[in-house]
Parts: sequence; structure tokens; C-alpha cells
Amino acid sequence: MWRLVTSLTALVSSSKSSILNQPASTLKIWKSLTTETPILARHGISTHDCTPFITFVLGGPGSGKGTQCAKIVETFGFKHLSAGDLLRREIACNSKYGSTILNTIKEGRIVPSEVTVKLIQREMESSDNHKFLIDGFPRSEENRIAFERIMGAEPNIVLFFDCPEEEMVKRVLSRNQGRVDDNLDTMKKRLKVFEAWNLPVINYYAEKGKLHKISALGTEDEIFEQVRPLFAACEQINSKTLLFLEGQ
Ligand SMILES: Nc1ncnc2c1ncn2[C@@H]1O[C@H](COP(=O)(O)OP(=O)(O)OP(=O)(O)O)[C@@H](O)[C@H]1O
Ligand SMILES: O=c1ccn([C@@H]2O[C@H](COP(=O)(O)O)[C@@H](O)[C@H]2O)c(=O)[nH]1
Ligand SMILES: [Mg+2]
Repeated sequence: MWRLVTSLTALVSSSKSSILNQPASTLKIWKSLTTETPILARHGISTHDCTPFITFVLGGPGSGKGTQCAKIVETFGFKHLSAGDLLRREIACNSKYGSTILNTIKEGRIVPSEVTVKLIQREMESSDNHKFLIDGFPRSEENRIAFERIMGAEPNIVLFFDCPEEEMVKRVLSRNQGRVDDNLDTMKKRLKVFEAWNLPVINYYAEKGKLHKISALGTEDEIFEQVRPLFAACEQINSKTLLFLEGQ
């Protein structure tokens, strides 16, 4: 379990372009209620503190975000938080926002930031994991800014699954999972919303040097071979940081 407590100064220097140097500096310390981190403790950080590693997973509807997240979880042990799944869970359990969320999803529009960020926050803070894949969020600049304000954190990396529209339409219409938004009418609206609201977020992270654009065409395994090196590099820098600290 994690609880946000305070800011952390950089453990490693940061560079805009390299995934290996993403910002410990912009993240907050999360107080772990369960895990011991003795190396950090020797460096003046409480034995139960650690920083979360946050990945935003973006891409149009049906681009394969959820499919690739499952592979990342399996290979690298991340906690997968699909914003859409969290919202659908609210509908299923008849929460006070349930009917509003249902109508919003049917229309392919974006649920108010406060609702979505609170759901993500609850999941992150109650997780034993500290590596998060946040799938399908932020959907707009307003979402992004609300996340930064409420969580006091930024993503370490952002994945963008780039997929042609006709392929996304084909995949969504043959998904067959009983989703209320998997129909041509809603799909057309979702594509418009994606272009108008989600692309600016993608451009924002591209300008910040955090975006990793991945071609979403090909087999699931071929696409994962583009994803794998990104996380393998992160694991490498993590173990190097720990070795460096151990040597101090
Ligand atoms: N590389 C691929 N080639 C063909 N079909 C794929 C590929 N990746 C995923 N699919 C299929 O396409 C459909 C959409 O995939 P997925 O649910 O992962 O997309 P998504 O980006 O999470 O969509 P949404 O934004 O609507 O949640 C699923 O039926 C999935 O099995
Ligand atoms: O941050 C979010 C995520 C999702 N929504 C709404 O849910 C549907 C489905 O989302 P998927 O990621 O495709 O599962 C989406 O079209 C939005 O209506 C949202 O509002 N905010
Ligand atoms: Mg999905």
C-alpha cells in the first residue's frame, strides 16, 4: 500500500530525450506501508519510502492498449489500471456516478477529470505495486492537469500506440466483449474525441521528450517487441541506481 507524502530530489540526473533518465525529480515520495527499502534508508529516505514508476498508455480506441498492457504486466510485473475499466466498474456497481458515466461512454465523451482521477488515485494508493500502467488516461489536457494537481506526479514515460483509423474501426467492431461503445455510431464519435482532445496530450508529451510512439500494426507479438526494450531499459537503470547507492 502506498501513500503520497513528500517530494524527492533527483536520484539520477535527468535528460529530456532519454528514457533512462526520467524524472525521479518530478515525482513524489510514496510512503510504503508494507515494503522495506533498506538501501534508500541508508541515504536518509525512510525505510518505507519509494517512488512510483508511472507509465501512461495512450492511443486511439481499439489501437491495442489493453492487449499490450497485459503483456507488459506479464513480463515486467506492472499494475495495470485501465481508466475505462475503472469507469465501467462504477457502472456495474451502481455507484452514484454510474448512470452519468454510462451515458458519457455511450456518447464517446470524456468523464469529468475529478471522477476519473479519484478512481485512479484510490487504486494506486491501495496497491502493493509501485509500477503502474495507466491505460487510456489522460484523455485531454484537462485530465492531464487534474492528474498532476491531485496526484502531484507526472508519468515517467508515455506510450502511444499509433494505429490507422480503419484498423481501429475493424478491431473495435469485431471485439465482441459486449461493450456499449463498440458500435459504429459511438466509434465515429470516439475517433473525433480522440483527435480533438487526446492528440494534444500526445503532442505535449512528445515535446517533453517522454513520448514513445509505437506502430500498432502487426501481430500482438510483433508490437510487443517494440515495447519490450523500453521497459528493459528502465529495469536496467533501476538496478544501476541501486548498485550506485549500495556503493555509497
Ligand atoms: N495487433 C493486433 N492485431 C489484431 N487485433 C488486435 C491486435 N491487438 C489487439 N487486437 C484486438 O483488437 C481489439 C482491441 O484491442 P484492445 O482492447 O487491446 O484495444 P484498446 O486500445 O484497449 O481499445 P479501447 O480504447 O477501446 O479500450 C481486441 O479485440 C484485441 O484482441
Ligand atoms: O480517462 C478516461 C477513460 C475512459 N473514458 C470513457 O470510457 C470510454 C472507454 O474507455 P477505454 O479506454 O476505451 O476503455 C471512453 O470512450 C470514454 O467515454 C473517460 O471518459 N475517461
Ligand atoms: Mg482498452
